[in-house]
Amino acid sequence: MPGPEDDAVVVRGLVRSYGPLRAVDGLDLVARRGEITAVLGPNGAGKTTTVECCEGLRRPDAGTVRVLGEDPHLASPAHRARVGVMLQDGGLPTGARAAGLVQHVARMHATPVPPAQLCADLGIDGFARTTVRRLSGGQRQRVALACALVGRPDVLFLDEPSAGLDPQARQAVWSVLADVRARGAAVVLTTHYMEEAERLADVVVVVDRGRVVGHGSPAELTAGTSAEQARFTARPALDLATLRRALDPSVVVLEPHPGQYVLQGPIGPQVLATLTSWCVAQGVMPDGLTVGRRSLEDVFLELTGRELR
Ligand SMILES: Nc1ncnc2c1ncn2[C@@H]1O[C@H](COP(=O)(O)OP(=O)(O)OP(=O)(O)O)[C@@H](O)[C@H]1O
Repeated sequence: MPGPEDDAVVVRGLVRSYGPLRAVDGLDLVARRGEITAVLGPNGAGKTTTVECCEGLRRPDAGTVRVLGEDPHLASPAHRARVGVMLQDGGLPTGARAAGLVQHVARMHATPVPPAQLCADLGIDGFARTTVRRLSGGQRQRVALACALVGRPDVLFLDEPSAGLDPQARQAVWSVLADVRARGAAVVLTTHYMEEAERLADVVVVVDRGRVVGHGSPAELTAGTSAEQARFTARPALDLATLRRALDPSVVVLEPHPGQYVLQGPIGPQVLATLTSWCVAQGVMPDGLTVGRRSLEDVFLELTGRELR
């Protein structure tokens, strides 16, 4: 069982405003060693501000932040060397060459990961001698990640590490982060990719309007008695009243978007038999019929609402 000694990052009652805007409004978060903690939230929810307070880049207005037991704003250079940071915009010097930059950062640390190994793992070798200003966005992301990782940090903060990466690069990043977790580091990352959180995170923290609105492992967040659902697509505006009458009332039938149908509730073989018989009567094929739990994206939208920000 993890204990308090495993808590690498502890945030309590964090408040941070920009003028009249309370960007972070009483946020609590704990990230443990040997775990990946994913912070999810709509645009402007306060994720970056929270991570920047943890990195010591912003001072909280109220609340406490402890990283490896210290206030990151007052931390010593020795403490800072144990913390890896990857900022959202990379923040890399544009005149440096990709591999040279990773080697340069490595020289600042006592026991770095061999830069050549990191460059191979993250596919930097292909553009090793290109200057940062000539790299694509995804290539810069990988160099920024390598710089954050090369010092073998005990805590790693990554703001949208796989934004803009192609599928191959994303898989490589996930694999490297899984290795970092396996050696016992605490990883805190923000992401808009539900798949990334679902596949990689041990703990998901959903933030909205500067507060935590959901917390747990991906399995915990997507579980629950009403978790099962069947989905399919067919022509819009089918006669759902007859389907509802044929099904047990505990099954809710919805057409959330034209032609997209969802059944929520206890979905067993009998429900599927009733559904497919009804489809025969309607003369439609239930395209893409799937049965399963709610996805993390469903839970995210339930917790944070569907309106655009
Ligand atoms: N330097 C700043 N000055 C003024 N307002 C800011 C500043 N930085 C962030 N904000 C505002 O604070 C709120 C939270 O921003 P933050 O960047 O923390 O959100 P986020 O969850 O990381 O968003 P995104 O997913 O879009 O990156 C937003 O409304 C943003 O406009």
